[in-house]
Amino acid sequence: MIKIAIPTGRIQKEAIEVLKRAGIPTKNLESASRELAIDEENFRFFLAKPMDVPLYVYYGTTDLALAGSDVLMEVSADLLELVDTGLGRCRMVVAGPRSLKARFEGNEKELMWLRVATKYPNIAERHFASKGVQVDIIKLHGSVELAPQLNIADCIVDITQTGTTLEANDLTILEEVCPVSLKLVARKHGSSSYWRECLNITESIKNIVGRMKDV
Ligand SMILES: Nc1ncnc2c1ncn2[C@@H]1O[C@H](COP(=O)(O)OP(=O)(O)OP(=O)(O)O)[C@@H](O)[C@H]1O
Ligand SMILES: O=P(O)(O)OC[C@H]1O[C@H](OP(=O)(O)OP(=O)(O)O)[C@H](O)[C@@H]1O
Repeated sequence: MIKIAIPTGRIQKEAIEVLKRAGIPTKNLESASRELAIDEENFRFFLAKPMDVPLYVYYGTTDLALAGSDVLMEVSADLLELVDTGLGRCRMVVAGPRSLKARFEGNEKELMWLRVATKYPNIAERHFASKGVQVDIIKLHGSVELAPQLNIADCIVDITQTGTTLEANDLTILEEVCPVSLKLVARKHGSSSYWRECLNITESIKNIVGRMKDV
């Protein structure tokens, strides 16, 4: 039996669609209401919080998973990235009020010390450390765009896709951190039959991802 973890939330539908188009049976998964472990043929699917998905794979509870690259970077789990589906595409950015723009565009050392609100403390820490900017990280669980308005942070590190949330909260992009997309990952150790199954699934997904822009 192959076990696959799928993130809940906004990326869940696309993740299930990838599996379906790759020929993996997803009928039970699609009709599930509150079940979190779902069996179909020789597959067992787990629906998990996006940030927890890599851990299930790392600890060997699941063989494969679809996970956002934001989450993979944040938890730094030691996993194999098999396919970049190119779906769930968005960007990790530093954003803040327009008044900060000039300081970001000028000499970064001038920034010296920033309060940064984010759901991604590790990504934020690494990003600013690589630039030699000192930061205090304020870990939030969502609605991160509120933090500068409430003056608990100078700027944020968060995902943006359409830019609507930033604009609605009077924030602008100050710096790009990295692109984000949905990836197929596997744990590093397994039997040869495990690898055969993983490779079959990897090939099937690779074959369909280029044609999935219409999901
Ligand atoms: N605006 C966005 N556009 C595209 N993809 C996004 C966007 N926001 C998040 N994602 C992707 O979807 C994944 C899940 O996002 P979501 O916001 O549902 O997670 P979450 O807030 O941790 O979940 P929950 O809302 O269940 O607490 C993210 O890890 C990211 O890869
Ligand atoms: O650029 P946009 O298309 O507006 O998308 C960006 C928003 O989407 C995500 O939030 P989500 O809706 O997942 O809520 P959250 O703030 O609770 O994480 C992200 O954290 C941004 O807030």
